[in-house]
Amino acid sequence: MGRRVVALASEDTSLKIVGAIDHQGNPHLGEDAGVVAGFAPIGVELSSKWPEEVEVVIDFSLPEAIDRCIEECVEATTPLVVATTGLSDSQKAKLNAAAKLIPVVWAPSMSLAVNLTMKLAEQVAETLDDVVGGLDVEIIERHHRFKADAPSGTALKFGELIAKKLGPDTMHIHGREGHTGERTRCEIGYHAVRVGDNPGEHTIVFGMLGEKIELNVAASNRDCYASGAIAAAKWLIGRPKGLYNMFDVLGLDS
Ligand SMILES: NC(=O)C1=CN([C@@H]2O[C@H](COP(=O)(O)OP(=O)(O)OC[C@H]3O[C@@H](n4cnc5c(N)ncnc54)[C@H](OP(=O)(O)O)[C@@H]3O)[C@@H](O)[C@H]2O)C=CC1
Ligand SMILES: O=C(O)C1=N[C@H](C(=O)O)C[C@H](O)C1
Repeated sequence: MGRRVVALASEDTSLKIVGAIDHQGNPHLGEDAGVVAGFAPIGVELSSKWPEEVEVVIDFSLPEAIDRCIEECVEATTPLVVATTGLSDSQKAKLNAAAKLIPVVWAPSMSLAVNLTMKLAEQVAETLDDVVGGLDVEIIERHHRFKADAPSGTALKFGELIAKKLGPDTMHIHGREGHTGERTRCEIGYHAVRVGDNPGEHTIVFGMLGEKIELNVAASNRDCYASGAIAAAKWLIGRPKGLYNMFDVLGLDS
C-alpha cells in the first residue's frame, strides 16, 4: 500500500511527499521512494527517521508500527490518517486518546465503494431486523494470501454496524466446525478466505426463509484504498482535533 500511496500522491500536483517511512530492517532504506514504488525518483529517501515539517501523515503499516506513528504525530501535532487494521484494544484506546489532541481519520477501508456498501448494509439490517422467520447475517471476506490479520478490519466494521441495528444481544461467530447445532437468530458469522492476489472482496449475506439479499463489493486493484487515503489526508488538514472516519470524509453521514 505504501508503494501505491507514493505513486498516486507523486502524480497529484497539489501534494508534496516529504517523507516515506519504514522500519530499520527494510532492505530499501536509503533508496528513492518513487523508485521503490516503481516510478520516477521523487527526491525523498525511504527512511526509518521521522521527517520534520509534515502537514499530514498516512499510515498503512502493521500493528507493530502504529504506536510510534501515533506518538510522533501527537508530539508534532500532525493530523493522522490510519488505515492499518488488526490493532489491539490498547492501540485502539491510544488512538482514541490521540484524537483528543490531534485530528485523526481512522477507517478499516478507505474505499468509496466499501463505505457506500456499509451504508446499504445498515439500511438492510435496520429494515429486516424484525422480519418474519428471522434474519441470518453472514460476512464472507476474500483477500490475498499475504494478509496478516483475519477477519479483515472491514468485515469487522460491517459486523459492528449491522449489530448496532440488530441489537445488543448480537454475537460474533468466527467460522463454524463440528456439531455446531442449529444456527441462532442472534449471531453474525464471519468467514475469511485467503486466495492469491485478491485485493479485497466482501459479501454480506442477509438470509431469510424463502429469499436472501447479498451485498458484494470487490476491489479490482488496491488504488481505491490509496486514493481514498489521499483524499482523507487532504480533507483532514486544517480540521479540529477529533476522531473522524471515511463516512465523514465522504459526506455519507449527512
Ligand atoms: N484501510 C484500508 O483501506 C486498507 C488497509 N490496509 C491495511 O494496511 C496495512 C498494510 O497493508 P499492506 O500494505 O498490504 O501490508 P504490507 O505488509 O505489504 O506492508 C506493511 C509495511 O509496513 C512496514 N513495517 C513493518 N513493521 C514496521 C515498523 N515497525 N515501522 C514501520 N513500518 C513497518 C513493512 O515493512 P517490511 O515489508 O520491510 O516488513 C511494510 O512495508 C494492513 O493492516 C492492511 O490490512 C490495506 C489496504 C487497505
Ligand atoms: O490487507 C488488505 O489488503 C486490506 N485490508 C483492509 C481490511 O483489513 O479490511 C482493507 C481492504 O479490504 C484491504
